[in-house]
Amino acid sequence: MCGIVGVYCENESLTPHITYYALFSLQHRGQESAGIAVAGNSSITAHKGMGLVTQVFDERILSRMNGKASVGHVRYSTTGESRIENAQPLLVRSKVGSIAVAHNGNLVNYWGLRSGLEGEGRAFLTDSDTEIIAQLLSACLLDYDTVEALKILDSKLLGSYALTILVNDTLIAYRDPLGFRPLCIGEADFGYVIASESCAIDATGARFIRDVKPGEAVIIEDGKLEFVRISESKRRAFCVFEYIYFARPDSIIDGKSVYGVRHTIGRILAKENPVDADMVSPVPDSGTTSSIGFAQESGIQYLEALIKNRYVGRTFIMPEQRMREFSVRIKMNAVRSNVEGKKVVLVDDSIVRGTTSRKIVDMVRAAGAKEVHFRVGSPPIIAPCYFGIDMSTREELIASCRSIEEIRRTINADSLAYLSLDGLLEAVGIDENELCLACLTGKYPIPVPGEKCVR
Ligand SMILES: O=P(O)(O)OC[C@H]1O[C@H](OP(=O)(O)OP(=O)(O)O)[C@H](O)[C@@H]1O
Ligand SMILES: NC(=O)CC[C@H](N)C(=O)O
Ligand SMILES: [Mg+2]
Repeated sequence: MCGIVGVYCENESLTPHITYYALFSLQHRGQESAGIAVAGNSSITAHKGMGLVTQVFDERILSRMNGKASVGHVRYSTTGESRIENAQPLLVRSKVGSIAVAHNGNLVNYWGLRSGLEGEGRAFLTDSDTEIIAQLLSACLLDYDTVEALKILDSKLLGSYALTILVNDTLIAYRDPLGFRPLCIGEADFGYVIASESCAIDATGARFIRDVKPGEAVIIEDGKLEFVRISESKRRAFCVFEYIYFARPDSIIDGKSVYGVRHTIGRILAKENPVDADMVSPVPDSGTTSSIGFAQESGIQYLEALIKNRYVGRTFIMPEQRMREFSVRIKMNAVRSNVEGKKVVLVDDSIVRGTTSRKIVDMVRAAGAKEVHFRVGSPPIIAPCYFGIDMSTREELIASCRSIEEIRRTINADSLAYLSLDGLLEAVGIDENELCLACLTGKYPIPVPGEKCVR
């Protein structure tokens, strides 16, 4: 799950700065690399680096980038290693000029497309699926106009792809026909901001206009904005894990407040799985909103059992298990004075590999809790994701082949309970045919080799 941005700004020296702030507010979507490409008078200038937005950019770098249109990216790798060659935006140059692509999502037909293009004599500089998109688009633009090229591109791609693209100084945004990943647009006196989440639009001072619809493109040329329908699909497949964990709670996605969904999740979780306890504590950060809902519904006192070091980012999206394990320990610490002698309920948004829950239950116990109960704001994650979350094998998922009782023993909790699928659907308030629930059900909205498909 990456964060993508597109900016059109009349004030050329402001463009990279606005892009920077939008990307900064999407840092939770990708921590591995960051990049910005700006379309100047005659060419595209790009700067990319490994690390967080603040580590990759400074005023000196931003002030050297000038132009009215830009795209930006923060990466959480899914296809292709976490290294600088795969950092985005990805640039290609051809007879049509320069193209820069920022992509959130994952192509399931990557290898097929790549070997086809290699057979035609094309060479690749990266092992990222995004380069396929950039190369295919560049080839289509040799023979077709922008809209036709997008239609042809779309017909070749299978998987999830929310995109912001520069074709010379034209800014394009496109959301795949099933709308797996979020994308929205805002307007300001300086121009337009397109971003994965509305929190990035807010951060730039722009006014939210609306979500980009699945199958729809936004094209901004010489300051004129146009919405164009590129493709149609009977169903949608918005990733439910965006509401559960990925998105920021202050974002509004497809008309639903992420905060509201998570708060309701907490309430339903408390109704479905009551527990006799002295306090309810969040597992920070993403468990916070549902734990508030849980505490309100159950009437149990809300008190923090754990404090998060504010300088540590997300552990789940780190590329290596060793880094994740190490980071949980430095990320959280128990508050002995709050938990000593108490029956504690810990509420988290999800258990995926079990890295977090395994460590913190012991942490809270070691700090003197009498009992530690674990409540999870999603059903068990049982199946891999092929659409932009880096959990691609069943072996790494703690719930793929264990019963809830086995997981309880593994994480050493006194009790463990998950939200039901019906409870989740009630909280999200979107018809299940409009969501991708594959990680919870093992049923995929588009064909994936070796997996069950429901359409
Ligand atoms: O079972 P696991 O494999 O540990 O994955 C699930 C955990 O990872 C996420 O937290 P993360 O630290 O990534 O981010 P957060 O600070 O937003 O909660 C999520 O909120 C859970 O706490
Ligand atoms: N998580 C994502 O959206 C990743 C985008 C792309 N597949 C990459 O690996 O760079
Ligand atoms: Mg967490």
